[in-house]
Amino acid sequence: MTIGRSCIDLYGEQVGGRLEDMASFAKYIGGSPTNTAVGAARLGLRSGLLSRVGADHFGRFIREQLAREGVSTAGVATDPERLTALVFLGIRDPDTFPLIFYRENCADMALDVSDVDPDYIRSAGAVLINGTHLSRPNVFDACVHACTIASQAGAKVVFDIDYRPVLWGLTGRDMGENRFVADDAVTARLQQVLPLCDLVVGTEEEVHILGGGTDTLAALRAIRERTSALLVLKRGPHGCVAFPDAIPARLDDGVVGEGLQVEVFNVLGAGDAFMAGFLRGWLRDEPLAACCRYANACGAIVVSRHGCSPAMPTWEELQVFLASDQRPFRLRDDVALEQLHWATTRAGDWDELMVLAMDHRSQFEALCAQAGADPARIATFKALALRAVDRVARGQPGFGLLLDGRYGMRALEAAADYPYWIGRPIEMPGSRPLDFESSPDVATELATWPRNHVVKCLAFYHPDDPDDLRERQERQLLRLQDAARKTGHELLLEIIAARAGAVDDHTVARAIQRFYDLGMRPDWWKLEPSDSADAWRNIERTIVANDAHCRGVVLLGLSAPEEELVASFQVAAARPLVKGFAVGRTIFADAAARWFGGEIDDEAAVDDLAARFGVLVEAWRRARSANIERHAAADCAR
Ligand SMILES: Nc1ncnc2c1ncn2[C@@H]1O[C@H](COP(=O)(O)OP(=O)(O)OP(=O)(O)O)[C@@H](O)[C@H]1O
Ligand SMILES: O=C(O)C[C@@H](O)[C@H](O)C(=O)CO
Repeated sequence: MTIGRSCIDLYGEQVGGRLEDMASFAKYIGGSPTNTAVGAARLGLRSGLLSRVGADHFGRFIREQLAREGVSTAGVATDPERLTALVFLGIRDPDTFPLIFYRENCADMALDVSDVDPDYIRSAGAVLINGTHLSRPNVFDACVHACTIASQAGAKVVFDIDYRPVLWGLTGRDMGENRFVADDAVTARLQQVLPLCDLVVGTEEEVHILGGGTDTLAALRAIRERTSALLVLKRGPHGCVAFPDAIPARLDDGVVGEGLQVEVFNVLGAGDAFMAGFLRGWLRDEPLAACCRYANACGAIVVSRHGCSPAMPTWEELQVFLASDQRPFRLRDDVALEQLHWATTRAGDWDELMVLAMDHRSQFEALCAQAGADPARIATFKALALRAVDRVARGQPGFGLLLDGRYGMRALEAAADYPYWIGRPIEMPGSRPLDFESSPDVATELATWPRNHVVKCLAFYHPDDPDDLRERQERQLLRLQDAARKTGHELLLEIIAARAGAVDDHTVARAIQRFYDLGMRPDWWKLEPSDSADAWRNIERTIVANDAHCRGVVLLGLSAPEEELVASFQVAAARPLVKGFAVGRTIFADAAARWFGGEIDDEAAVDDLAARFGVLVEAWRRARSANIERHAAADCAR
């Protein structure tokens, strides 16, 4: 359980300039204990945060994000009187990281003993406190109270010295990045917690403030006089050294954890990652050398990425990183590691996904023209789709909508308040070669999309297309994937091969393999229904062999009659990787024609859409459970 700061990090997206010249800021959850709680959860520890957030949008964002990361929020109180704290951070050069704290009367700095629930504290195997937060008497008291309870209950007490002089009022407010100002009062305050500690971690400067002098060995000895805790000294690129017992004559006589050679991009958050990595080993009683190894690797990974909490590695990622002996100095260039990071930190898992596809544009224009209706009505009809999905889904996960920004914007906006999966098309309808709607610079376009919008791209693509056409489409898709990753959006790639040539049991699998060979890793595939079990087996095999983390496949409908779709579900549901469907015209064509023609009103249209969507939902679920039963029976028979 980590205790203390929880804020919003607003990270300059432009790198290599002054904060004055930065123009846009990425929003992440931050604050050293918050970052460590996220890092620990990603490494497989059960973690929780004790803090306060404001009753505002950012407070809610912190809660949501912690929940997504698997960090318990049972100890996160909402303070109705104060706002969530903000921190602006920038990357200027490898030695300069400007930082401004907006922490006046903010929620987390108001933490006090009333927030410390003894039972909750006793539920933890370890508590972590941070030095910076001890600058406020109320927080100091809360931390000491929590540590005392934890210690009496037999839990470990961990102290990250984490010194930010600006939050002790020792530097100008524009000097948030300053890491050291000697001050006897700070030293005295920090030393008070030492008798409670089992583990103390700090950089050389942090050891200097805690020990009360700038000779590192002397400072360590001063600390050792006050605690028998394990002491760990972080040494930036040189790794770390741990002192379980008496402080030796030379730093290198401690348990040395070698640093890793990586390009420094951003040191902010490295210490928090280091702590998470160290705890992953230490709390599971691993040898000190292993704890240091995990810690240095986590620190090095974060040093090479943008952001603090989002940069924290997962356990799977850390293991791959440690096992590899060939990594680029510029770690962000390690494509496989970046992919693993992306795939293992995406929010949520999807056992099933049933989507009402309403992102058609040309088809709605045609429907409107046929009925002589005003095209402005398309937006109204699309908004009905959200009501229909909600009627079937009733707030349950596993449902979604595909909606376009051209006519579906009102529905997209409204969908933000529901828990459903949202996909949004980027392709120019009907284009082959593939073209993008809106800006030709697809990254600029995606930068304006909310993060939870999954980018859907339909490509009319056949692996045997003429080379120039095929390559042109592939280049577009590679650009799209790059843009989606850089803007933090998931990508759903829809392949329709049947319109472009003959299709056999290998065609779609060959197309998918080609995309993997090119380096594409779409989060989702949307594929044509097929009644061939072999075709599905080939598809699944190809995906699993190339991207074990792919979220899955959804079936598209292509205006097929309902019975045909239901029959195709039976075959596809045998493959676990197929998660459901994204079907449009089969569901909406009839209702839309009658609604645009003035034959039915909104209510009747919602009834019809919901009924048809419901039929497919039931059919999919039936097909899926029949398959599960069949497999279970086969297992029993074996
Ligand atoms: N240049 C680097 N190369 C490799 N590893 C590094 C580098 N800098 C930091 N690390 C790793 O990260 C750990 C923590 O870094 P650092 O000493 O900068 O912590 P910190 O000042 O507490 O960080 P923070 O900015 O989060 O407060 C180091 O002990 C090391 O393991
Ligand atoms: O710890 C802080 O308050 C600053 C953070 O917001 C930021 O996440 C960071 O620099 C972590 O070390």
